[in-house]
Amino acid sequence: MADALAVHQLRKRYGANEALKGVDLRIGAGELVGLLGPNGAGKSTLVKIACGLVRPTSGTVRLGGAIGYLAELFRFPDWLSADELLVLHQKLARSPGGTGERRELLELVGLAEVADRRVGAMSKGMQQRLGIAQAMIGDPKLLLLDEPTSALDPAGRRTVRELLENLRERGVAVLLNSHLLSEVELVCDRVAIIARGEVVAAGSPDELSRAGGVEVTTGRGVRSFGQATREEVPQIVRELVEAGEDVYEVRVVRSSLEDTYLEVVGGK
Ligand SMILES: Nc1ncnc2c1ncn2[C@@H]1O[C@H](COP(=O)(O)OP(=O)(O)OP(=O)(O)O)[C@@H](O)[C@H]1O
Repeated sequence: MADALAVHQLRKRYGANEALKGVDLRIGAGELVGLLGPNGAGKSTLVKIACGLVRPTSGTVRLGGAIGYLAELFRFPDWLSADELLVLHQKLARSPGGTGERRELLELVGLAEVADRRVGAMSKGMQQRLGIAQAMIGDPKLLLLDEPTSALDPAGRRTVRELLENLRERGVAVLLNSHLLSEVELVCDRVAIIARGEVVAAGSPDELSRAGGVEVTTGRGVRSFGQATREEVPQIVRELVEAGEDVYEVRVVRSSLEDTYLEVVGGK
């Protein structure tokens, strides 16, 4: 299947300020990619170029199909019902989906029961899910989501996380712009960290959070093996047991995505 997004050597110059300095990024069909980076790194510029709102200075962007977008600070008219809001966006997107598309999307985001409730009477979490339904109008192959969970409580975050996983099963790719690293770590297939207009690290959350040794709790306390890897755990445990120690717990320590992030963006 074609990539949902393929960005090649993308550059954007605002006067003397080079916001993007040759960015390469691929998002496969149905892939969930987290875009991380400090304020001013170039994330919004990249997203705006992908949407066609900003023209690149050079480089190419290829899209695998339609894209849907949900801004961080969106505000829907309070007086519209969930269903009416989707009607409005069907018109704006010129989607021929009609009632069937609206029903399916409200079901997808768990709002089918409250299709007639006004936006003003919905919780933030419900509005966020409605926002995702809105972005899904017209059957996009890629969703660009800006901080979709930043205003939500833990339960709301989990619901949106489950929704994103659901989208992956439908083959919809997502580029998730977020500052919540733990969230990105939980849900994303791949992460790209952007700083000063360049991709400074990319890979799966696992690849980006490196091994940080092994800790073993024995009857005599916690023993740290700073350089050890998961593969060495059986040998370590065998040696401790042979030396007469009781082993209660073994923990493979990993540096977090946050550690890697701070290292590559120069925050440490
Ligand atoms: N319209 C513009 N005119 C001039 N400079 C701009 C414009 N838009 C962005 N920039 C500059 O380009 C750089 C990248 O900005 P961008 O908004 O893409 O960063 P960001 O990673 O999205 O930041 P944030 O996390 O704060 O949203 C910044 O130095 C910014 O000042």
